[in-house]
Amino acid sequence: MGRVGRPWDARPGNTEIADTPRVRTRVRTLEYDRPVDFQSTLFGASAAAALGFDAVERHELSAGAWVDVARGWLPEADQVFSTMVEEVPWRAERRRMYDRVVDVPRLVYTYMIGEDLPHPALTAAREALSDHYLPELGEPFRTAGCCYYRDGRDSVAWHGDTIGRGSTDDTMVAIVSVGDPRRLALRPRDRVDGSGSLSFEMGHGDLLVMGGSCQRTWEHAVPKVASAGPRLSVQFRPLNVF
Ligand SMILES: O=C(O)CCC(=O)C(=O)O
Ligand SMILES: [Fe+2]
Repeated sequence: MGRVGRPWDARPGNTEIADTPRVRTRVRTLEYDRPVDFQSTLFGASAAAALGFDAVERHELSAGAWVDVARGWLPEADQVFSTMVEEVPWRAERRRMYDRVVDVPRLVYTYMIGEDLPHPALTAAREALSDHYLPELGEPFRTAGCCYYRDGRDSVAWHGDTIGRGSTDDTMVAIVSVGDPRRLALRPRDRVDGSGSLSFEMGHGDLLVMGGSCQRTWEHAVPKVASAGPRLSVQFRPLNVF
């Protein structure tokens, strides 16, 4: 995403993006023409979050994959949402699929190493995640990929974050979510019948960390839904994991 290609958007069978003719975009344009109807009051006050890890629930998946979930984890989630909407240099991208070029159904931007994050709560979140997971991960979280799902038509198709070390090594991708709740769906790669799938609703201020072998043994997606307001996610990743 951002400066790094996200090839699953153009992978055959990714029907998530087959029906997205509604946004006029150019590659790497900053323009998009869908109205944003965010009202912070819609989301209510976030829980008294303090970047703590006492309430984290670990869900062991198969094949050495796991998911940690903490609800209402991010402080100042309302402000993070509005600051990100306004200040992230969002990009609408397009991908080739067969003989067509299609819109990537979300806006994206990746903060690389050395780039300031748009809100101090996100900087604090990255530091808290790096400290907490250091014994297990062995390195800090370095980059911050951002996604903007403008409504229920925006989505991410099934994929693992397997560009770089995620295809060979255990690693972690920590996702913070603000705005309307959306479902993060997960399915094991080794079952062709789709059994074993599960999903977690990611609400305003929630944290979800995919760890262990999750990127190479499982896939994840944010499916389209009939109706949803805007939702933003920040994916913190270590060096050379995309
Ligand atoms: O928005 C999310 O929660 C997931 C995004 C994602 O999987 C990705 O960008 O690789
Ligand atoms: Fe991903």
